Amino acid sequence: MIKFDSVVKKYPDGTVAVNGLDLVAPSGKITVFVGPSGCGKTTSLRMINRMIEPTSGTIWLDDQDTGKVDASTLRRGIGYVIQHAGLFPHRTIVDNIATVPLLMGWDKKKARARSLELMERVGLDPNFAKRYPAQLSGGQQQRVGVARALAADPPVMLMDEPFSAVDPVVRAELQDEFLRLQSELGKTIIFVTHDIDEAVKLGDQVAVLRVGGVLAQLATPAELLTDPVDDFVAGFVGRDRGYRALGFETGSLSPEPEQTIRMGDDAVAAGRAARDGWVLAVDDARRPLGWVRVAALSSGKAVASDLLHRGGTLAPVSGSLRGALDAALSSPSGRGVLVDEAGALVGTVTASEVVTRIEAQLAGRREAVSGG
Ligand SMILES: Nc1ncnc2c1ncn2[C@@H]1O[C@H](COP(=O)(O)OP(=O)(O)OP(=O)(O)O)[C@@H](O)[C@H]1O
Repeated sequence: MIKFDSVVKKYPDGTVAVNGLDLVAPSGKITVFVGPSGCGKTTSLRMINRMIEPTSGTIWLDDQDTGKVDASTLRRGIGYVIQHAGLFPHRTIVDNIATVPLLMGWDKKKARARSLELMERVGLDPNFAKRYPAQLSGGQQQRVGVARALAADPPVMLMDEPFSAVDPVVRAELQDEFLRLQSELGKTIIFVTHDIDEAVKLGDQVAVLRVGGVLAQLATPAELLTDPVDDFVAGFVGRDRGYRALGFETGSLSPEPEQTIRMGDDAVAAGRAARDGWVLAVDDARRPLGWVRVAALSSGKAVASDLLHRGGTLAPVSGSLRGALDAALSSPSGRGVLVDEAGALVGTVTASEVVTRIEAQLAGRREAVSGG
């Protein structure tokens, strides 16, 4: 657990970057600091490992007052990842990752073995081990940055805009990998971003700061989207928040079974399996390939890949209602395709079925609130 207790940071020129911050970041969870430029996110983060000293107040790491621990001892238990990864340009990837273990006196062989293990963990090709940072893409460098921070297996990780310098596709990949890694490692993480979408995707809890370093709201992502505490937070959380909150809403849908066809089937088979003029093609493992419009299949013609409409998104059956609604809205047949964990077809739902489910859940919640 990391606890901020009335923490203030006033820089020598009089700038108050953080003003009376009280906050608890629970162990094993991701706490995201988000807010507009200059609101004190980085200052707050760097006070935890004492790269910046608080002017007043206390930051606790479990039951230790961090102000009373030797700063380098403190930092050894805290991984630190920054934007652009901050790698040493003249050291190979394997040596970059081994930095902290070597500082801690591990022998070279053990430190390198640990580096290679971590490269695999963060999804880096082991062939990169002997390269230098400049020979890697931005996204790959960020993975090295994460691996380096994890090298000594610190219980706490501080991450300052670690994925901001890469394009949106790579960024989404890094976020997904990061969440997968965290589900295995369960570190106590403070993550700084100015991007509210990243905050609600990654955070177990999100702290919204306003300029002047004042905490505006500390909440779960779902609470933040559905119940912003004031106009500043509502504005910062942004538009479409009702819809985005559905990303945290799961609920049991009852998908309709769907008859399917295979590639190479003929127009007669397709016609028999079709509903409302559309039929879903699947592969041998029943993974959806795309929808076929039966009217486009002249008699005697077999189902081939050029006839597949691939626009519809697939939603995991145990996933969010937002995913299911998107699957229905994006499906050329109007029927959203739900799949199991292996990606195999479970059945389909329409948008109105998903909306009915959403309305029932929200009504149930309103009743519980007004009843209690
Ligand atoms: N060394 C310093 N001396 C004086 N003022 C500083 C110093 N470092 C930061 N500040 C000021 O403190 C405030 C908070 O800065 P900080 O870097 O913590 O904000 P931030 O929320 O991380 O911003 P950004 O999202 O732009 O990185 C800003 O007004 C900044 O100008």
